[in-house]
Amino acid sequence: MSAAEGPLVVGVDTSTQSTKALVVDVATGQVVASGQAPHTVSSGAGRESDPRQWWDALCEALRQCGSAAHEAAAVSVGGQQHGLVTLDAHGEPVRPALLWNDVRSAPQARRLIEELGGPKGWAERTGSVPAPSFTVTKWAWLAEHEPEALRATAAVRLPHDYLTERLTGEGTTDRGDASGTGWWASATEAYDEETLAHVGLDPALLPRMVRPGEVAGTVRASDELPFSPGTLVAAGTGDNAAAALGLGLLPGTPVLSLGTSGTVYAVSTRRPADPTGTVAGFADARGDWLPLACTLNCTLAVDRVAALLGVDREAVEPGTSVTLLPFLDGERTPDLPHASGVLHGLRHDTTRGQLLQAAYDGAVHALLGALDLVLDEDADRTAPLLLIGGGARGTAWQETVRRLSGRPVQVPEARELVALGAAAQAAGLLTGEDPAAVARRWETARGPVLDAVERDEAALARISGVLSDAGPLLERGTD
Ligand SMILES: Nc1ncnc2c1ncn2[C@@H]1O[C@H](COP(=O)(O)OP(=O)(O)O)[C@@H](O)[C@H]1O
Ligand SMILES: O=C(CO)[C@@H](O)[C@H](O)COP(=O)(O)O
Repeated sequence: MSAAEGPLVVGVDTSTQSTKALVVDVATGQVVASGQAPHTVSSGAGRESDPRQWWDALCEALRQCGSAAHEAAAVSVGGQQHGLVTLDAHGEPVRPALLWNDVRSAPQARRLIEELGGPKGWAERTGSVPAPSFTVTKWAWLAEHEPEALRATAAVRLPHDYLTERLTGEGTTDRGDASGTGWWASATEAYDEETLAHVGLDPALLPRMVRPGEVAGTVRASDELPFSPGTLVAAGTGDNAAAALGLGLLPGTPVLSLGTSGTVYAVSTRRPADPTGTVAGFADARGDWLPLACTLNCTLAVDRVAALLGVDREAVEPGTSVTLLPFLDGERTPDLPHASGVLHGLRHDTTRGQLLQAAYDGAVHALLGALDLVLDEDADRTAPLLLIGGGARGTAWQETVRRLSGRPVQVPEARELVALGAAAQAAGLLTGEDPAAVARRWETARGPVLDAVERDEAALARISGVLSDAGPLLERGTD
């Protein structure tokens, strides 16, 4: 037996690059065991992963947790948002999942916006103007490019739905993740039948919606899993909504997450509807809202620049006059799905460290540009930015965010906030508590606050200038 005080729960984060599992003591929030296993994502034109890999990674991560996982009384899964998982009549993937950062559905996104009410109509109905990340655009892409895959599809799931269903045997989802599909109406909190009919998706293929605080099911018997049959399974949610739970976020506190995606968000009690499309009007996992902006190029893009330069990711040097727009994967914020990276201002005396700093600056500039837009009028605009995700561990990321935001930055000591949020959701099932209150009781946001420094207005203006001058270059692809 573990030395835990309370019952144990398992929280899972199945994000783009890996699946992580934490075994957490409900009484104290102590992480008593953890595991992690990687996924592969296709390169080239699209971004795809085999969902069966996520399951194998989950089983491996749980194995690494050892005996503690056997004692868990409840489990919950937080997962990368938007991915289109198509299953056949036997529950097997028809094809690899199309991921959130696959921009091939940009033409379908544009068409759907025009055909179904324009940006304002979409924002009012669903809370968001669908970017190519949104599941509905991927379904439309599949209909056009692989109609045979569509015909073979008997169930449509999001990544967290897929794993939850493999745990329970039942197709379920939640409002947080459903709000990133484009076929969930935030105005009515129900599947949007007009959109579904328009894209030829039978609502019977979609999972049942589990309400906040409800049980999704119980773990079915499986030799692969450490859980006892009957272990409770919570609704789960998208990874950003899970991290909001994991931080015990109160309305108005801004979060900057630096992972494969960069995201900036806050919880709000008001339903967002931004017709410019910069802010996605997601639901959170509790009953509030999660206005959020997302970039496609964050830690991987900066790490790629460091690798090209042959330097460590921390080897930045100040004084750069170079501008690097690190749009290696196309971009979502700003909405430039066909863009590639752009470098401007190179001189004989530019150093590798300055070039690397320019990549950090470009990535952070894109995120901070959306910060004011995700905050509603009640937000405290001087409160520290909570910095999370793998990149938050890096000094160069921390310093770049401080310099370009001019705000204090708080770096929680807890590392896996998505998995902790899922654990808090599972704990809430057992204790009847609000999961965000569970996380606050666990003090998951505790960590050093780095003081504000003067905002580097010159760098922000230089990057904005290059972004605007490079307009036509960024609109077109590299072919
Ligand atoms: N010490 C560190 N300093 C800077 N970046 C880091 C550090 N450790 C991990 N990372 C970055 O974190 C990223 C993974 O972050 P994570 O939030 O786990 O990703 P995801 O949830 O998208 O799978 C990697 O791409 C890596 O660049
Ligand atoms: O598309 C979004 C949010 O809208 C991304 O934030 C994905 O949810 C992937 O997250 P990570 O794997 O980068 O955590």
